[in-house]
Amino acid sequence: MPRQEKQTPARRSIRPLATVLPYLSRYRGLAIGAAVSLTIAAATTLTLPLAVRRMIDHGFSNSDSGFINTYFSMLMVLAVVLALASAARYYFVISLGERIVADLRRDVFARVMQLSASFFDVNQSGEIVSRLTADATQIKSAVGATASVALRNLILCLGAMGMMVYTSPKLSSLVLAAIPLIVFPLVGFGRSVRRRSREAQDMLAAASAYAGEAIAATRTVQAFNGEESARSRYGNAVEAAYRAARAATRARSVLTAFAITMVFGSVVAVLWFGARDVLAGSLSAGTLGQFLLYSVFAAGSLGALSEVWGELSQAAGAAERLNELLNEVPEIEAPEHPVVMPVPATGAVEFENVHFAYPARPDYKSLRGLSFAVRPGETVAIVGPSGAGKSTVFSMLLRYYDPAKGTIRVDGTDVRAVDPEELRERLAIVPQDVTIFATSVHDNIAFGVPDASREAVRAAAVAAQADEFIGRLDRGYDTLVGERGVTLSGGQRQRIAIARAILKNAPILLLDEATSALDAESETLVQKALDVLMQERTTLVIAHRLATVLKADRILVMEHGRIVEEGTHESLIRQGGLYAKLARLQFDHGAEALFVASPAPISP
Ligand SMILES: Nc1ncnc2c1ncn2[C@@H]1O[C@H](COP(=O)(O)OP(=O)(O)OP(=O)(O)O)[C@@H](O)[C@H]1O
Repeated sequence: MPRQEKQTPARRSIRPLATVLPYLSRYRGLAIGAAVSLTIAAATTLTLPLAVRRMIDHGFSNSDSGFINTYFSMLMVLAVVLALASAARYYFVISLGERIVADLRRDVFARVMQLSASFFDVNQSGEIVSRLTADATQIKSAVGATASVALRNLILCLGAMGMMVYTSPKLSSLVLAAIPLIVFPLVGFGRSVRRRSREAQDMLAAASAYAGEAIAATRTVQAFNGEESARSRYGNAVEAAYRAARAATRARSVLTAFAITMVFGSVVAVLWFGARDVLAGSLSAGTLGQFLLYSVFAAGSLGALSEVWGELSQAAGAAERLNELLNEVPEIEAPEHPVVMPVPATGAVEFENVHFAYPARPDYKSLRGLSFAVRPGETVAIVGPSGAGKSTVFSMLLRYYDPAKGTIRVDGTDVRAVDPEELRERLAIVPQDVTIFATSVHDNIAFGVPDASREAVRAAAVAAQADEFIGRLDRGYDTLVGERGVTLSGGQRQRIAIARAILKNAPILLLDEATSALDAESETLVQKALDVLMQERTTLVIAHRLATVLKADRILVMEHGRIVEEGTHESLIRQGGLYAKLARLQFDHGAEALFVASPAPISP
């Protein structure tokens, strides 16, 4: 996969999480709110041990109940401040996480929508969806909960250490000496967690990709009794994801056990020294108590930090996967200074010695020196054996790919010199495999022209012979058609696609005739709709029907990525070459009748 080749060899840090920084600066209010409430909560927590020392050293020895009352009132106030600051911290931090991830998801999706066909030739849609969902969720928990826990514990840890030094420099120096022993191994474990987490997310994405494919094709799966094999394939993928996640979790739990042992071990050792000082009378019991609490805070927060480090490492793995999508550069982009196409559009198309191999199959040339020109308003049929490169011609015209050699011109302008959006404005396509979205009939027809009026949509549907069946649907134009238009018949789907193209009203029409047999009535309706659509515009049609080739001004016969014959139906039949052979095999009985009448010899 191209994006994997681009990847630098395993960056080992939580640096990929830096992706969220620009988003963080976009929401300064929330970030500042989070930082302030975090600091207040941590500072309040840090005052508690001071209070405890005063209680131990003075409170109980002082019989004045007034002191106790003031003291406990103060403590109550502290508790309320702590509660409010914690609630505010939770609100700001979680909202920030949700906000950032919503933006991140939107940006990743927008980028994916811009990517070129070659990217989707090698990347599975389910895998990409998994990045948008599972990986983004992991970043959300990192930015939200985890980052707040990290910050809180960092502040607590630093504050507690400061107070430890203030309370007893001697005992603290012992503690500080132990810190490097703890931190360095932690970082090492963090790396391994991150690598394993990335593996787990990759596995999960692979499982999601397979689920997406199978769920979209349940009918085929059931028709071939493939439920069992689909189930076991998905089951295996999920198991693999589980094993990878377990490995990541194991690394994290080892990390946690190590951290807690080291941290508390050193605290216990230090306290042992402290206890001896209290016995010797060189340290008060309250001071040791205060030191004890601070070191528990410091140790607890260090322990929490180690856990958080594991989580952040995990989120870094997810961020890396999202970054790959964000940094993916579309292969087809508007040039820096796009040429403006001539207005009004005329609808001229020209291929000049075009050579092309699909990026997914670089060794196989799908087009080999293809040249032809279509005049404005002309109807040209393209025929040829399967795999000849007919659909590739459409892909090149829509500029899904760029040719390796040669030039493609629309209205006299090289398609590489113009903004793809402007180019695609001039083209309307009715593909063989119609795409219907899971929305209303109206929105499906208005897909290319979202602000079209209801009247305009209806007029397009009338012209596409679709108005009548739409009128019979439960809610007319507002009927929801189900995913991929499952509630419609093949002929109805096609007429919706034709209405969509009619509404777009582009000067060039690309029509890939359906090979699937429609019943005679649908066929006639679809044909009528197409006749309307083809009027007064340049039409390139990949033809599978005799009626279509008969109507064409010219027929181009393709084989192995180039034009091998050209002419009208009669002239090509007379030539008795590839077209005559194809026509015999491909077209309906009407054609045969015609061929029999034809004087040309037809090879069997
Ligand atoms: N996305 C792709 N990646 C790699 N190779 C492809 C891709 N699409 C098509 N090809 C290959 O390019 C060649 C031309 O394909 P194309 O779809 O243009 O043929 P076609 O003439 O439209 O065939 P059919 O009539 O069967 O639709 C074929 O050999 C095909 O295997």
